[in-house]
Parts: sequence; C-alpha cells; structure tokens
Amino acid sequence: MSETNLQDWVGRTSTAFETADGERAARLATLLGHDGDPAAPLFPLGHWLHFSEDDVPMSDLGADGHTALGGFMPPVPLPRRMGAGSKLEFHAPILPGQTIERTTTIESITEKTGSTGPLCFVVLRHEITADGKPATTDRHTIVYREATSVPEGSAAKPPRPDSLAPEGWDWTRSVRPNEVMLFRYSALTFNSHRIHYDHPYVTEVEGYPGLVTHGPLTATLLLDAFKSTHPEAAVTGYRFTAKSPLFANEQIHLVGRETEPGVHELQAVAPGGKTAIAATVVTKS
Ligand SMILES: CC(C)(COP(=O)(O)OP(=O)(O)OC[C@H]1O[C@@H](n2cnc3c(N)ncnc32)[C@H](O)[C@@H]1OP(=O)(O)O)[C@@H](O)C(=O)NCCC(=O)NCCSC(=O)C[C@](C)(O)C(=O)O
Repeated sequence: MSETNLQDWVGRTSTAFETADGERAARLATLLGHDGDPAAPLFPLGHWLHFSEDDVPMSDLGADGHTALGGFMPPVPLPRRMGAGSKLEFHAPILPGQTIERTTTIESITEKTGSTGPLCFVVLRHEITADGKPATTDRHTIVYREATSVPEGSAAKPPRPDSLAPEGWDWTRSVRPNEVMLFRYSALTFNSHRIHYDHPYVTEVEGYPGLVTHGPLTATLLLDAFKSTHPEAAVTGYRFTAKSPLFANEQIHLVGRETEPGVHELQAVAPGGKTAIAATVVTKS
C-alpha cells in the first residue's frame, strides 16, 4: 500500500493521565436525557470522555480535523477515517476524582480489500486504570478508506426516510441524533473530526450524504438503552462492530434480545433496516 512500513508502528505505546471528571460524565447523562449526577460512578464508556487523541495544537491537526498521521498513529495513505468498533471489558467502575491512566498500544495494522475498496484497520489496545487498579480494557479498531469521487461537487442527500422498527427483539427504542447532539458529543469528547460537524467537508470531500453520526455516540445510545431496560444488570463486557454509517437527523432503531443467560445481542438499525452497529453485551450473572 505504501513504501513506509506501517508494521513499524505495531507495538508502539503511549501513556496519559487524567482526573476522572464527574461534571463531564453528568453532561453525557444530560445528552442522553437523564439527570446527571457529578458524584456518580462514570457510565461504563466514561473513559471515552477523557484522553482525547485530538488534544494537540491546531498546527498538529490533519485535513480531516484529527491529529495528523505519522506521529503515534501510522501514516496510513488512505484519507477517510472511520470508527470500526471496540471490544470492551469493564473490570471496575471509574469514580469521579480518581486518577485514571491510559496505556495505549498499537496492537495490529491490517490491510484488506472490502466491497468499497482498500481498507486499513488499526487496532489500539487501551488499558485504563483508576487509582492504579484495572478499570477498563478497550480494544478499539479504526478503519481508513480510500478517497472517493464526489458526484457534481457534493454528495449531499436528505436523510433516509423513517422505516418501521424491526420485529423479533425483546425491546426497541428509537432515537434521532441531530446536528446539536453530534456537536455536543464532539465537544464532550474533544473529537475534532470534521465528518461530524462540517457539512461542506463531509459531503464535498469525503462523499457522504450528510454529517456522520459518531460510532461511539451510537454505541453509547445503544448501551444506554440496554441499561434503561435492564437497570439491575452489571455490564462486564461490550463489543460492537460499525457495519454501515448513520447520518444526522436519521431515525435509528435500537434493539436488543437475550440470546443466553447474561448475553444480549444488540443492534442499531438504520432507516431501511440495514444493521448499522451490531453489538453484544455481557452481564454478570
Ligand atoms: C468500513 C466499511 C466501509 C467497510 O465496508 P466494506 O464493504 O468495504 O467491507 P467488507 O467487504 O464488508 O469487509 C471487508 C473486510 O473488512 C472487515 N470489516 C468490515 N467492516 C469492519 C469493521 N467495522 N470492523 C472490523 N472489520 C471489518 C470484514 O470482516 C472483511 O474482513 P475479511 O476480508 O477478513 O473477511 C463499512 O464496514 C462501514 O461503513 N462501516 C461503518 C463505519 C462507521 O460508520 N463508523 C462510525 C462513524 S465514523 C466515526 O465515528 C469516527 C470517529 C469517532 O470520529 C473516529 O474518527 O474515530
């Protein structure tokens, strides 16, 4: 794919420290439509509100708004980045005020060819501790895609029309993330990726029909819907794969069912019925 040997980046590590921020976690609760409590343990995905990878000077950002490649992240020569999924294990809750440390290792870099063209998957293993004790393991996959040709200067299209919720699930919720929700999530996570807020960029450069809903936001809405329907469940694992993109102002059906004791299959379903995110939640029995 390139003369640079991307495999030279495998095994690189970086470490960061922060203080777990209950106020920020409470704002995520507000975003999700709950009363936020800054003193409460963080939502299981609360580490995503910390350790922004875009916490760099403006001059260090690339064209897509993310930190330019070739530093810690490998210089993958494919310009369109997307979140591909995560495999998370929750060892212990993170409490506001705890010192959280994240050690990130580039675990693998894999080039593939998909139905949409060349793809490069970068897996980052994040080990997060809180006051020195294991809290969360997050194996996060990022995918890079090739540039696309954009029809007549812009790929903009209206949101896909709503469709009926799929049947055969134990529970169903519907959400419609709009520009304001996407902005709030980008701000909360200090994610400066243009595809979530820059409509000319996302439609004229990356060739998507509208602002892309963050994969982590949809995964958060999905896990939140699960927790609302199973308030007593202690979630110990969560894994999800982002299979197809979702765009601002589209109705998303969030669905789930128990497939065996303590194991739940979840999906975020796009208008028209396509699976956007396929997920599994594991709970302590
Ligand atoms: C990536 C796309 C284009 C590939 O779609 P495709 O049709 O080209 O791929 P395919 O033909 O289905 O599969 C080719 C190979 O890739 C694998 N594969 C395929 N997908 C995945 C996946 N997700 N995770 C892991 N592996 C995947 C698949 O298993 C297969 O492997 P194989 O050849 O060994 O059998 C397609 O899956 C897609 O559009 N996914 C949705 C991506 C998305 O919407 N992400 C969330 C929004 S972006 C975001 O939030 C960003 C953020 C937060 O700002 C941020 O920068 O981190």
